[in-house]
Amino acid sequence: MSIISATVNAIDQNAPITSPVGQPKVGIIMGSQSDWATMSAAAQLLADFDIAFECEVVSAHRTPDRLFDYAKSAKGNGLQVIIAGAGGAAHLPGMCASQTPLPVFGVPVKSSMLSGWDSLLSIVQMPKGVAVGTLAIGSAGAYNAALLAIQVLALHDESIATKLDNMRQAQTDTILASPTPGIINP
Ligand SMILES: Nc1c(C(=O)O)ncn1[C@@H]1O[C@H](COP(=O)(O)O)[C@@H](O)[C@H]1O
Repeated sequence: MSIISATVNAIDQNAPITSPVGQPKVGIIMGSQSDWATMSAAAQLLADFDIAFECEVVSAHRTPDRLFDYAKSAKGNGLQVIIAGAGGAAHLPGMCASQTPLPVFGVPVKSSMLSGWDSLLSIVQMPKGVAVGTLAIGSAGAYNAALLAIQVLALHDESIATKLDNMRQAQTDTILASPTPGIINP
């Protein structure tokens, strides 16, 4: 399949990640350009799975109208899952979830002052009735958010399901083939 530069609007243009051509299925939003170093892990995994995605900088605090427009139109625009990353007072995932029926996975970006605890706690503790699936702090969380998005899409797409099975099997095989650290086998 041919690939194009990802629709990475106003993010670090020096580190573009390619997205497959086609209707974006996953929307990656983040509170600031500074979050790209973390959120690029999600974009890269989706690209590796040949799943079209889009990226935008959207902030509940700094660009509230853009957030509302984005979240309200996301489903109609063909997105199936939203991944939202933010740091500090990370209200973005929750506010996004309040404006869309799509599943929203929140990624706490590691903050400089509180190491991401603030991000984590402000994403995870949603009031009953509006759900955000909260991931781990940092790049591993962004990667796993994309993995969850892929698992959602795989429910209705056999080719994605097969790639997911293969990826997990390869992961397992790699671990099983690795020597146990600290033990010298006779
Ligand atoms: N938490 C939020 C929101 C929001 O939740 O709407 N908007 C920006 N931010 C966060 O502010 C941090 C610092 O941003 P800057 O680096 O631009 O100062 C970023 O991690 C961003 O996600």
